[in-house]
Amino acid sequence: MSMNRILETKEVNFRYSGSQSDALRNLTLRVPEGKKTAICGHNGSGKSTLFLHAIGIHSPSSGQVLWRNAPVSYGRKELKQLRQDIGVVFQDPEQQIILNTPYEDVTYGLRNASVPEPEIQRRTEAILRTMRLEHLAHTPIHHLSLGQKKRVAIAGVLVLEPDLLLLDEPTAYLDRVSERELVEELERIHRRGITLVMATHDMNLAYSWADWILVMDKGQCVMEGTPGDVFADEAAIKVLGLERPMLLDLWEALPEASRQGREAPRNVEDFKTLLQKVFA
Ligand SMILES: Nc1ncnc2c1ncn2[C@@H]1O[C@H](COP(=O)(O)OP(=O)(O)OP(=O)(O)O)[C@@H](O)[C@H]1O
Repeated sequence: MSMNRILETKEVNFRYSGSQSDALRNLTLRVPEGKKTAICGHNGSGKSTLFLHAIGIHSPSSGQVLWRNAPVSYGRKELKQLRQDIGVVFQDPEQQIILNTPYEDVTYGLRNASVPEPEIQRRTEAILRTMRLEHLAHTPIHHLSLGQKKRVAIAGVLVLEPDLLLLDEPTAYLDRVSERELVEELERIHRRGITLVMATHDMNLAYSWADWILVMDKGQCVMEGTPGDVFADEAAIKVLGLERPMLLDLWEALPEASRQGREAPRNVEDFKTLLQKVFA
């Protein structure tokens, strides 16, 4: 895969103050521009810490973070720009939503960025439509479901039109329907040319959603590649204690002859089509 990297870390080390161990250890990784990247790894492998480095909330004790091939500068003006270029949606939407209603919350970032009032109104209405929140625009946040709150948090970040969107466990605790809706929304966002990165524990989702996978373990990036390549390394996946995508298990349960010359399907629809062909 051609690798125009939008974000990169080079041998980044970082330890939280008071902690006994490094949260990031010689972390070297690349995020390809224009793609959908899933970052997989256990609790505590450093995914959130990486996101905090991407927007300069933390800075490495050694090593470098690069944005569009240039080292991140930590001056006030540069950081403000960086945080417009990179949007982060944190795991807990409660932490991210500041104001009382979706409408007010989404306008907040635009006011901060000194966008003129008529444009604020136009952009807010547009993003609420995109995230299918218009009917809830003036509903108090505490009346919304978790899935709706997550969509508000994403809307608040998207409205600033970032080039790169980092999502920390966006589907955690969502039911299947909300998860599917969120994934569809991400698809639309991606088609607008935004590079997406999702940290997730859900290997089934990573396998079917991502076109590039990074696996983190103990503050390091230990695997990178296409979903097919990464999950083909069964031994490594097992050692890392990660789950194997169900579709891959099912695929391998098919008779050899029906797999020959075919690629393993990455989603249920493709799998159904394959089964219909095989058993026709
Ligand atoms: N504020 C903090 N102070 C001290 N240690 C921290 C802090 N935040 C995270 N850590 C530690 O840093 C390491 C990396 O944590 P991080 O939250 O980045 O992992 P993660 O992969 O995002 O985990 P999760 O999947 O649970 O979100 C862990 O060992 C964690 O205990």
